[in-house]
Amino acid sequence: MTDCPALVQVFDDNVELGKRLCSFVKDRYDEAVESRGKFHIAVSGGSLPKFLKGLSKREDIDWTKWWVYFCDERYVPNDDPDSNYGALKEVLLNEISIPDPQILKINSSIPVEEAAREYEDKMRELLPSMDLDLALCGMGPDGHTCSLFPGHPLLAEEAVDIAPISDSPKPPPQRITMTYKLLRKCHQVVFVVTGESKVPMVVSSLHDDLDKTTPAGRVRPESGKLFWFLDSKAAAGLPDRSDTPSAN
Ligand SMILES: O=C(O)[C@H](O)[C@@H](O)[C@H](O)[C@H](O)COP(=O)(O)O
Repeated sequence: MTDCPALVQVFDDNVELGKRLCSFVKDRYDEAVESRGKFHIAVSGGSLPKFLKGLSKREDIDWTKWWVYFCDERYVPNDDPDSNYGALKEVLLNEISIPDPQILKINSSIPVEEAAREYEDKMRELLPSMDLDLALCGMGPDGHTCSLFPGHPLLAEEAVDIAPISDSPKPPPQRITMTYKLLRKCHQVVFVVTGESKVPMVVSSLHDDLDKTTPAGRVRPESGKLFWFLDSKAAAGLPDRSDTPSAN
């Protein structure tokens, strides 16, 4: 057993977690703007977008410096109720003023394989080094993250940064996803994981060796930092982590 080199933060409830996540994102934005004048962030679907709602109230953010991508996206039109873009739009994007061309959406009018290739090409135009300042990931109760599912051949995908998937066990089956190749290049990755259904996979992700751990546990930025933000329910299987360094 090896410990995953992650900084783990445990919060009493989702409200506290959301507040801390929003100020964490703001700090990463400040750092990115100071070093390269822009902030490139990727966001997941599922329960994650709602934790970002608090950002809409901040008056100290210049939204024109934001570029937004999706860690994975369902292969559906952007106005479909299943769209991860749609979920983020509802809680955050509708309230703020990021220029639309700086939000990279999937093109679901072409076959999913082409949509993945087009997404990667467009992302490379916007961010040639493909090194995101921050990726916000979730984890399913089976340990998947993005659309990287346990036992799926995409776990070994090293040729592309964005891949198509047509047999996702979580509906809808067709999606595009960031691969480990891209996730490794991120400057910072934060997992946001809540609820008791995640306990066994949280333990495995943070403690099992790379060959035994979950798809989420295999996300290890090469020269960046890795954080896990948990609520107390998801963290219930972890040993006392009172010595855990804080996520600054
Ligand atoms: O499009 C998706 O379905 C997601 O991006 C997916 O990878 C999600 O992050 C996890 O399934 C966790 O979802 P929850 O946070 O809702 O458990």
